[in-house]
Amino acid sequence: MADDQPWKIPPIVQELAAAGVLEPPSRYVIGEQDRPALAAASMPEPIPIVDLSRLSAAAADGHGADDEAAKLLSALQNWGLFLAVGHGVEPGFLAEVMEVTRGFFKLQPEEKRKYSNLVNGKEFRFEGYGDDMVLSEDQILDWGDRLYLIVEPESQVAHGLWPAQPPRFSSVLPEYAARCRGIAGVVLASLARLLGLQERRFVGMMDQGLAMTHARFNYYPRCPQPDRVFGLKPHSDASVITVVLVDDAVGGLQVQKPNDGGVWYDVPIVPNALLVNVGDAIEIMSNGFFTSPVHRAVTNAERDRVSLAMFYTLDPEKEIEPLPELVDDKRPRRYGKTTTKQYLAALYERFARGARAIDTVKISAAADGCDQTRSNREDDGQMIE
Ligand SMILES: O=C(O)CCC(=O)C(=O)O
Ligand SMILES: [Fe+2]
Repeated sequence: MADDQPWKIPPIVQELAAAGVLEPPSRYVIGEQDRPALAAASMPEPIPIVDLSRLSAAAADGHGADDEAAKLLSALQNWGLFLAVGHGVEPGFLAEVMEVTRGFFKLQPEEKRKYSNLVNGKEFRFEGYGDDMVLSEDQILDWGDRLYLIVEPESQVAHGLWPAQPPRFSSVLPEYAARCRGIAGVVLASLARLLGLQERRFVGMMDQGLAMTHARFNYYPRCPQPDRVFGLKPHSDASVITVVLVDDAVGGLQVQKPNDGGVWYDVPIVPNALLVNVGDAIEIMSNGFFTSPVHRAVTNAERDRVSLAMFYTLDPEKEIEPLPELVDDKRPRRYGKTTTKQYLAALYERFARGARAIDTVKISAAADGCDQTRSNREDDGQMIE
């Protein structure tokens, strides 16, 4: 298929950068109005930091409304995300996760291509190494490569796409996923309490059917003109919740505050903290009580950068809709029904053209009560971002 549509096979950005291009090819260059300012706005208040050990201790005591839970609530209402400390993952292990991530992208191009997301060099699949799916010739490409893998459950793991190098990669990743799952569980239990729901309301869903953990290793090479490209286009994550390990030396993640006029703020690097954000599935299920934050990655001329996002999603066929406990006359239903599978199809298509998938399920005042304006595409996609 791609033989007569060569634009579907984008270059590996790391190889472009290594070839020393002086300016990004036109396929990467974004419109003037969307270009990232070289300096992001200064924060109206510091990005919230939440201590998860205090959050779990409060839960164990039955003090759901202690200070830390209040901080979590305000963090999620104001930003949709926070930096987690007291998460129990040892700094040495986080450093090892960073090391295997960098180690993979440092491999020779031929070695990395063994894990390509192009079957026979042309048919795109979600898992593997390469670029995001290219859906049209005029799609603006991101200045970054990624390795995308399903980590849990074991039945869904494509072992052939797991890199053999660095040698510790395939043992570090499942262990890290399990640790992040624990973090997601603590946060989701608190979220449920904050919403007046049973503590296991969300956590229970994460054990049902083919609920999955996906890992996305992002690599953003140096870019000669960082103000003309995105490392990763603005998006919100389709997941229930995402845990991100950001580069410990180079910044680049930026976020918008909900209802703040579209200003971009830099997320600071806090050593050994993990960034936790709610995803679109929580926005829908909470009936808009929590908003999934729009974020993006920008590049830089001096240093390359890595990050590792762990996405937690529900069974692909499970219906996602506002929980009945959170819908009443005062707060009518704000979102239609969808499933992870349907939602992802909408997301890929929208992400490619810089639009948001959440708009496909939002109920406008006029159309109250309607289900999702469905995207007609029914692909069984696996990429979440
Ligand atoms: O690179 C980053 O810091 C963010 C990555 C991200 O948002 C994603 O992979 O969905
Ligand atoms: Fe993201």
